Amino acid sequence: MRDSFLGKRIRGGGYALKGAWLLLKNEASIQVQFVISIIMTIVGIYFEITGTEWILQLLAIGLVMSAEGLNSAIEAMADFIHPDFHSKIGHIKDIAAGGVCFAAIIAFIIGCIIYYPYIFPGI
Ligand SMILES: Nc1ncnc2c1ncn2[C@@H]1O[C@H](COP(=O)(O)OP(=O)(O)OP(=O)(O)O)[C@@H](O)[C@H]1O
Repeated sequence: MRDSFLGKRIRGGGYALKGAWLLLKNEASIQVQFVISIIMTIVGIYFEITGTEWILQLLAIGLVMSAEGLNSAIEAMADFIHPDFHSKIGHIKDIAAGGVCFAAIIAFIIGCIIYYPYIFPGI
């Protein structure tokens, strides 16, 4: 069972859950995004947003959390491979952070589209 296809997939899922827990426990950027996600969930419950809006909000949260997680992994790998200051490492970290920036801008726009009619009804 341990080395079977299913056993390997289950073990892989376990490593992934461990990674998600490590991100939440150790990475400040993920902790900030997690708190924002909880706040936005409370705001969604407060305004009783629709099912479609929940789906869009959850996708936006997932997009940003995933991008932040991958960015943290790239940062950790860059620091491991080359702990000293190097312009290439700086470039790699900058473009990884740029990926998060795209996700965050899109999530912000989705949030504005969802909540504008609730906050400013009739405008
Ligand atoms: N080893 C390095 N060589 C060159 N530039 C670096 C290096 N480490 C970081 N930088 C520059 O500093 C920026 C921020 O780096 P990094 O995200 O690792 O630090 P941080 O903001 O303190 O993040 P964290 O708190 O998550 O560790 C990078 O985008 C890059 O421009």
